[in-house]
Amino acid sequence: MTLHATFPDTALDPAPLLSVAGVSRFYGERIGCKDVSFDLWPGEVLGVVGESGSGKSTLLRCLAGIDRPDAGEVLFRGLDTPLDIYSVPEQERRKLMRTAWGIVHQNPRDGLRMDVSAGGNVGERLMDRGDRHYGQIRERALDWLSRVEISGTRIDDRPRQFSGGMQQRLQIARVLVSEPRLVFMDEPTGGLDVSVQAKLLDLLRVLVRDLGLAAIIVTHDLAVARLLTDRLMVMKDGHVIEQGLTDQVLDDPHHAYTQLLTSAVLSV
Ligand SMILES: Nc1ncnc2c1ncn2[C@@H]1O[C@H](COP(=O)(O)OP(=O)(O)OP(=O)(O)O)[C@@H](O)[C@H]1O
Repeated sequence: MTLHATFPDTALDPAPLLSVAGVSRFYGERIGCKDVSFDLWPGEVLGVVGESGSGKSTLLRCLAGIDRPDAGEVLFRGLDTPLDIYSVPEQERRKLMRTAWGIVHQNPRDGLRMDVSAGGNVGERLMDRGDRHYGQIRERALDWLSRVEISGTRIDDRPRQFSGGMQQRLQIARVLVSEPRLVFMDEPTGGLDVSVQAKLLDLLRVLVRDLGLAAIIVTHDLAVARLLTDRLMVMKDGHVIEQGLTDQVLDDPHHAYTQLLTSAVLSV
């Protein structure tokens, strides 16, 4: 089986990119997430919102191949043949995570190699998918550094020489350079100053749109959800209690809990 992504015209693609059915994860007696099902279409950006402890990160970890759910199925159709990600050996799942999809962690240190140069961090993903030409790898790394607004003069610097915002942008370049079909983001702007957050959000919005990326974004920040996502899933106590188009859910929430969430924010 090849793990290289194919890139069909998303407008003509009739099948969901990811089909999630009955995913549940428990921590002993405690519910992490329970019976979550949805389809994600090519190019679609889905937000997962809810208060702290509602199960957002647990769900994301199950979907992204990091933690095996106790029940349910995650079917990825971005390859030549559909793949039930938990029925393949760990090694194949890991390869998938490094090639056809990407994960942007809240803390850039979890997604970067801190002892490797900025250029190496970006180039490594290209080597993972089989690129071998050093000159071309460096050129693409430079291109991606400039796309995330990091000067090419910093290509040999280590991430620890960068600010928090720059580290996050470097992590995004590392993830996107290999042209993933699907990206998972866990609070991508969390932990950053408000002005840095705004700049990063703008960058993410442009990249997601230009690349036609499908993405699942976990956030507790409804303004982030408003800006980046097409569709929203609201979680409470591990369950999805409401889902729909982002504007509809935020402007006309049906569930009392969603009404509470949206009314708690003055401007989203
Ligand atoms: N490793 C773990 N061991 C035991 N319980 C856990 C573990 N991780 C999460 N939980 C529990 O699972 C539930 C969902 O937690 P989760 O971290 O997924 O929520 P969240 O919505 O992502 O919260 P936050 O926004 O604070 O990150 C919570 O009750 C939490 O205490």
